[in-house]
Amino acid sequence: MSPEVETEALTRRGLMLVLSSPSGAGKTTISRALLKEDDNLVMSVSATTRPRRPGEQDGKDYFFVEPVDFNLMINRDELLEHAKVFSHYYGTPRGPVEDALSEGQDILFDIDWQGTQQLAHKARTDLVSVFILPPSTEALEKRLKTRAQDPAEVIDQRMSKAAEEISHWSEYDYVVINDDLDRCLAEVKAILTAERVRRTRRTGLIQFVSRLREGY
Ligand SMILES: Nc1nc2c(ncn2[C@@H]2O[C@H](COP(=O)(O)OP(=O)(O)O)[C@@H](O)[C@H]2O)c(=O)[nH]1
Ligand SMILES: Nc1ncnc2c1ncn2[C@@H]1O[C@H](COP(=O)(O)OP(=O)(O)O)[C@@H](O)[C@H]1O
Repeated sequence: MSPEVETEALTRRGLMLVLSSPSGAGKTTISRALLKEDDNLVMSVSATTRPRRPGEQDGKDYFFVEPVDFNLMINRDELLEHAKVFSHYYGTPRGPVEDALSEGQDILFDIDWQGTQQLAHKARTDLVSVFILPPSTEALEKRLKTRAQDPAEVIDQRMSKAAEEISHWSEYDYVVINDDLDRCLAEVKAILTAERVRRTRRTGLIQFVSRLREGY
């Protein structure tokens, strides 16, 4: 950073970057790559009642909870949004999101269309939503099978739900096709870069510009 740019000019409110897609289109892969390369981005870790997959860590991939505890979280208003997906419950803990946004940190969500609608309702100006499409139905099925983390009947259930999830594509701010992973990642990074300099998020600009103008 140039020493001449006052840090005040750079202060801004964080944004909520939402990735949605049919299961298997690549949200987790894209999220992991983004988080690895970007120090100002943190993941929103959801609570879920679905069973843990091999390799998943409690508190890192999800907070795996019993249905009774999930209900308690709802009743205590601890979830910013929640939804039933594939017969399990999923929800976003409120505290970490509110802290991140007020600290100017961006937060990444891997949530479905129902959750995205709820966030749009509650905090439209903080939200940047991206829908990820697979290049084809065959590619989607192949990816779900090669991921090899769900039993065959669960894969069938996810494929049969794909059309329903895809039907919400036009509710999103951006749509990216995950054919070539590097190109797809570059597009998501470009969205994030542009959204970070959106005028309405840049809380430090008013004072910065008025000081600039005093100098003329
Ligand atoms: N509304 C909502 N959806 C979620 C949340 N966490 C995960 N999901 C969605 O639930 C669906 C199933 O997620 P998951 O069981 O991890 O399966 P995967 O997408 O196939 O890896 C996906 O569409 C996720 O985006 C959440 O906190 N809220
Ligand atoms: N562009 C891509 N080309 C080929 N395989 C991909 C691509 N993106 C993701 N995959 C693979 O597809 C599978 C599903 O991806 P994942 O990120 O788990 O999807 P989601 O989180 O949307 O369910 C994984 O095995 C992943 O490695």
